[in-house]
Amino acid sequence: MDKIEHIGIAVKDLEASNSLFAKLLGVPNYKIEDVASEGVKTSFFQSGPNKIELLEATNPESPIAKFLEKKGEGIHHVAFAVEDIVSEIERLKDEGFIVLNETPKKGADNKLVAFLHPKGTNGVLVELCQEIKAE
Ligand SMILES: CC[C@H](C(=O)O)C(=O)SCCNC(=O)CCNC(=O)[C@H](O)C(C)(C)COP(=O)(O)OP(=O)(O)OC[C@H]1O[C@@H](n2cnc3c(N)ncnc32)[C@H](O)[C@@H]1OP(=O)(O)O
Ligand SMILES: [Co+2]
Repeated sequence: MDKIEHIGIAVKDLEASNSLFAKLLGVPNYKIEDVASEGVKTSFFQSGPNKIELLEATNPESPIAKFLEKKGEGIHHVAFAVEDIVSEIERLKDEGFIVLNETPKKGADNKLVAFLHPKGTNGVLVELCQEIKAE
């Protein structure tokens, strides 16, 4: 795990939260991106070397919709940057972590991603992110 790549925050109203976090961080978001496969609309802010990812549900089955229903708005996941997500998944499986998708999937912000179940990480949903490098 190289560094924290982003903190994911579940929000009800992305537009309202975009202006709130722009005030908080003193910078506007640098992108808004829909990830239909996850049922989310994301908005990214660069904060020094780290990023904040705001997530709004785009359908009721979305993990974000379930999270908001159960826990309300707040920190949803911590994402770590990894060099090689396939070998990192293997390493973490060997260490006994619960990998939710053993095949990396396309995430937002030009990444391949995988998730670890929170019940194996002291209640924190962990995301692994590998930058998709241009050919
Ligand atoms: C990929 C695009 C973007 C990116 O950065 O590139 C994203 O980050 S997308 C983020 C949204 N996608 C995901 O979160 C995918 C991974 N998540 C899942 O597969 C599910 O949300 C899962 C398995 C974590 C929970 O789903 P489940 O259907 O089991 O929901 P429950 O409400 O029944 O939860 C079971 C249990 O887990 C606790 N829980 C759920 N979500 C979280 C969370 N974010 N952080 C901590 N704990 C969580 C929930 O409270 C339940 O615990 P219990 O003690 O049984 O009440
Ligand atoms: Co994320």
